[in-house]
Amino acid sequence: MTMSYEQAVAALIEAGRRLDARGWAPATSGNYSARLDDGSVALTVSGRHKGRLTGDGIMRVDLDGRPLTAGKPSAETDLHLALYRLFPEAGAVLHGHSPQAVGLSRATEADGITLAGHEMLKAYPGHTTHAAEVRLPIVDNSQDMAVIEAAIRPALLVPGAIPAYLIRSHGLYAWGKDVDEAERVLEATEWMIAAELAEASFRRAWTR
Ligand SMILES: CSCCC(=O)C(=O)COP(=O)(O)O
Ligand SMILES: [Zn+2]
Repeated sequence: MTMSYEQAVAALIEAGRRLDARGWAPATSGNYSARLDDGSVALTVSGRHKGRLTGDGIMRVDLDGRPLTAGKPSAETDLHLALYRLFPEAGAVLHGHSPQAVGLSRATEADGITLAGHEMLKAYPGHTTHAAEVRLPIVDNSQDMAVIEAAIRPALLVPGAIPAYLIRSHGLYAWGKDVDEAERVLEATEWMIAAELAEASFRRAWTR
């Protein structure tokens, strides 16, 4: 699904306000993009506070990451573009830095966590039951986006993989056919991470 540049600017600014209000994009963290009708990509400008975006905080790049309008593209542009190349149906990519997602990623050295039995699994496109489990892949952080992209690619191509992954000590990526679906995937994943944390806390308290 694609949209006009004007529609994308409005959608990404509004999503940025909502994600900031949840505490998921503090201190200029996070970056958001949407695929446009002309084949280019609307993308947040690097270094801006993503909860206080205005029109000049969004720019256009081509699918090779070359700027088509003024601004410095996100430091993570290549991670967004890699997802658009891998998934032609992807229309938007949202990246947040929630403390819960980052804390989870630092509490394990595993290459992912299993989310099972949650009714919230039905927020993922194509999922219709709680009686299932999905894998949230976790990849080590790097300042070289090509290293992250190469490391996470195999997990993203597993049949039935959810449209989300976590960068350790960094944050969560989520995507969907449009901004609304990408935000639903990010919100549902963040909610299940918080639910797993709450469950662990209750189990620890009740075993004393
Ligand atoms: C203080 S956040 C460090 C950079 C980052 O991880 C991020 O998500 C925002 O980078 P951008 O270049 O897109 O502003
Ligand atoms: Zn980031």
